[in-house]
Amino acid sequence: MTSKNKINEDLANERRKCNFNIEEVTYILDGGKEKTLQRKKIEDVALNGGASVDDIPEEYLSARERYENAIRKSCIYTNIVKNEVLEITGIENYGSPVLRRTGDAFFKDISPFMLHLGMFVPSIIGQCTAEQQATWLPRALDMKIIGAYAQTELGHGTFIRGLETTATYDPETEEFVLHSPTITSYKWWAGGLGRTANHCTVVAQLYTQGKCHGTHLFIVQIRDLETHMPLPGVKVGEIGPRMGFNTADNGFLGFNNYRIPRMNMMMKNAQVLKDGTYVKAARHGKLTYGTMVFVRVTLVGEASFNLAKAVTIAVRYSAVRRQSELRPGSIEPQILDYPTQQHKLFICIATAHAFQLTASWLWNTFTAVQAEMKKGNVDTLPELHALSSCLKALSTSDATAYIEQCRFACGGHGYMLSSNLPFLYAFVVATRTYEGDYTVLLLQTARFLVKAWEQAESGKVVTPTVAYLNRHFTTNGKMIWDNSPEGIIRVFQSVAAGKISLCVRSIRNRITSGMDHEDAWLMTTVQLVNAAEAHCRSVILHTYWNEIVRLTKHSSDNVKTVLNQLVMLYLTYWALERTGDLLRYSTISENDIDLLQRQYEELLVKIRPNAVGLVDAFDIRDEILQSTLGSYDGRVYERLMEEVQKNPLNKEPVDPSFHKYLKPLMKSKI
Ligand SMILES: CCCCCCCCCCCCCCCCCCCCCC(=O)SCCNC(=O)CCNC(=O)[C@H](O)C(C)(C)COP(=O)(O)OP(=O)(O)OC[C@H]1O[C@@H](n2cnc3c(N)ncnc32)[C@H](O)[C@@H]1OP(=O)(O)O
Ligand SMILES: Cc1cc2nc3c(=O)[nH]c(=O)nc-3n(C[C@H](O)[C@H](O)[C@H](O)COP(=O)(O)OP(=O)(O)OC[C@H]3O[C@@H](n4cnc5c(N)ncnc54)[C@H](O)[C@@H]3O)c2cc1C
Repeated sequence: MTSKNKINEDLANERRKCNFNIEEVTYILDGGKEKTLQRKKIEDVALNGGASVDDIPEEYLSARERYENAIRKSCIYTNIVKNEVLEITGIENYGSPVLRRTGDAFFKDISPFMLHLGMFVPSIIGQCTAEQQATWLPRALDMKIIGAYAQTELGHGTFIRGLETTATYDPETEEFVLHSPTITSYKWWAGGLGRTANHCTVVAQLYTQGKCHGTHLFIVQIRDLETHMPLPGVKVGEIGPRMGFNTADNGFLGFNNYRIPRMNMMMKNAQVLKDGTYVKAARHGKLTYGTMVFVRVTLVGEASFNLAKAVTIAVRYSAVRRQSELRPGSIEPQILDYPTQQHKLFICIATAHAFQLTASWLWNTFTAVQAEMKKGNVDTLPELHALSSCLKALSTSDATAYIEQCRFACGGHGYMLSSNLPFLYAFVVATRTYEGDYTVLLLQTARFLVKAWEQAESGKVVTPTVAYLNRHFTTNGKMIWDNSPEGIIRVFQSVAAGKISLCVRSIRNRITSGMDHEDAWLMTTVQLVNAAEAHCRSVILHTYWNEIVRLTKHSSDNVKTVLNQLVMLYLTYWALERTGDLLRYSTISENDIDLLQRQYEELLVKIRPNAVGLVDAFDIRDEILQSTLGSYDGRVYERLMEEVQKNPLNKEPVDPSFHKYLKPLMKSKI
C-alpha cells in the first residue's frame, strides 16, 4: 500500500470495532438492496471518469470563472447522464435523488441547471395538459430548452397572492401580454435565470375580459436560442453575490408588454379559451401551488442527505483527531471519545436516519395523494399540504443547526472551505427560507391543526396524522409518563394536543373580548408556530420509530440493536430537550428525568464503537463528500497540506503587493 491510499490507523481500528453489517444498514437507508445496487452502478458510470476534479478549487475563482466552470461541469454531467446513466435507469429517472446526489461530486456549490430539473421540468409535468407536455417536456428533458422557475418578486416572496407581474389576455391576437408594472414586480431570485435559462415558468396575475383571476403559471421564452440575447421586451440579469448558491446564477427578470402565445399558459388546472373565457378545471383552489408542494416533499430527503454528509465528515475527523490528555502523561484521546463530542454528533446520525425514513414515508404519501387526485378526489390534499409544510420547515431547520454543530465539532479545520462544512451550511441554511419560509409554513400547518382540533372537539374522527386529537378528548388530565418508545411518542402527541388546545382557547378568548378573528389569530401566532412544531416533532418521532420497527423485522440481530439504539437516542434526546413541555403535559417526575439522562448517557457509550461504521453506512463516496476532513481513508493532515499547494497565493514566494504597498509603508516616516 502506498502512503496515498493507506488508511489512517485510528480509522482502521474503528472499522475493526464495528460490530454490525454495514451494507445491511445502507440497504435500509436506500430503500432496499436493489436501490443500493442501482445507485452504486450510477455512481460508477457517472464518477469513474474523474471529470469532477477542478484544477483550481472553485473557491479561488472569480465570479465569472466560477460561473463558467459550473456551466462547463453541468454540461459534462448532463452528457454523462444523457448518454450513459439514462441508458441504465430509463428516462423516468431523470430527476431522481440519486442523480441529484451524484451531481454533488461535480459541484461544491450548486449547478446552474438545478432549477431546470428541480422546478421547471416538474412544473411542466404537474401544471401542463397532455398536449402541452408533448410540446415542452421532450425538449426540456433533452436540454434543447433550459428553464427556471420565476415566481418570487423583489417585493413579494411569501405572499403569492400579492405578486404584481400581470399576464393580460388579448383575444385579437390570441396572446398574453406580460408586464412588470413596478420595480417591486421584477422577478427576483430564480435559480438559473440570470445567465443560463432561455425559458422559464413565470407566475403572474391573469387578467382576461377585464377581470383578474389570480396567479397562474406561464411558459415564457426569454432568450434567443441561437444568440442567447434577451428577447425584445425582456430585461434579465444576475442578482449578485450571496451567502451560498453562488454558481446558481439567481436572476432578475422584468417584462415590457411582452407577448406570448395563448397556449403558453400552463392549462392543466385552468384555461383561457380563444375568446378570452376563463374556465377553471381544478377541483381545489391551490393546485397551481403544486410544484412547490412537490419540492417541499423532496427537500426532506435533501436535508437528510446533506446532514449525512456533514456528520460523515465530522465523525471520521473525530476518530482521527487527538487532543488534550485525560490523565497526566496519558496518550491523547481521539476527540470522539469525549461524551460531549458524542452528544454533538450521534444525534446528527440519528436525525439523518429519522429524516431519511420520514422522507420516504412522505414521498409515498405524496404519490398516494397524486393517485387520488388523478381520480378526482382532492380530500387528502390539505393533510399533504400541512404535512409537507411542517416537515419541510423542521427538517431544513434542524439540518441547518446540526450541520453547524458538525462544524463546531471539527474545531478550526471545520472552518476551512476545504472541509466542505461551510459550503454545506450555506447551501442548507437557504432551504429554511426558500420554497416557503420556516415560520410561514408552520403557520400553514397550524391552520390545519386548529381545524382538525375543532373537528375532533365535535366528535368527528380526524385523519391519521392528527388522530391523537381524538384521544385528547377521551382522556382527562395529564398523559401518564411511560418510558417506552410508544409511551414517549404518546406524550409528545399529548404535548402537541395540549398546545393546539391552548391556541384554540387563546383565539376564542380574544374573540370573546372583542377582537375580530384575524387579529385574534395574529396575536396567537407565536403559540401557533410552537404548536405546529410540537405536532411535527411527534410526527417525526412516530414515523421514525414505526419505520425502524417495520424495516428491521428481518435484519440481523446486531443491525436491529444498533438501529434501535439510535432511535432510542433520538427519542430520549428530544424528551430531554423538551422537559419543560413534558412536565406541563405529562406526569413525568424529576426522578423520571434523571433516569432519562442516565439512559441517554448509556446510549452514547453503546453507540460509540459503531460510530464510524454508522457513517460509513451512509455510503457517500469521497468525490461526493469533497472534504479534506471526511475522506474514507482519514488522511486529514495530508489532504490539508495538499490543499495548501493549490492555493494561488502560494505560487510565488513574494507577493507583488509587497513592493507596491508594504515596502513603501515600511519605509515611510511617521
Ligand atoms: C447537471 C444537473 C445536475 C442535477 C441532476 C439531477 C437533478 C434532480 C433534481 C431534484 C430536485 C431536488 C432538489 C430541489 C432543489 C430546489 C431548489 C429550489 C430553490 C428555491 C425555489 C423557490 O423558492 S420557488 C418559490 C417558492 N415560494 C414559496 O414557497 C412561497 C410560499 N408561500 C406560499 O406557498 C403561499 O403564499 C402560502 C403561504 C401557502 C399562502 O397561500 P395563500 O395566501 O394563497 O393561501 P392562504 O394562506 O390564504 O390559505 C388558503 C387555503 O389554502 C390552503 N393552501 C395553501 N397552500 C396550499 C397548497 N400548496 N396546497 C393545498 N392547500 C393549500 C391553506 O391551507 C388554506 O386552507 P384553509 O382555508 O382550508 O385553511
Ligand atoms: C437561495 C435562494 C434561492 C431561491 N430560488 C428561487 C427560485 O428559483 N424561484 C423563486 O421564485 N424564488 C426563489 N427564492 C425565493 C424564496 O422562495 C423566497 O425568498 C422565500 O419564499 C421567502 O420569501 P421572502 O423572501 O419574500 O421573505 P419574506 O416573506 O419577506 O420574509 C421575511 C420575514 O418575514 C416573515 N413573514 C413573512 N410573512 C409572514 C406572515 N404571513 N406571518 C408571519 N411572518 C411572516 C418571515 O417569517 C421572515 O422571517 C430563492 C431564495 C433563496 C434564498
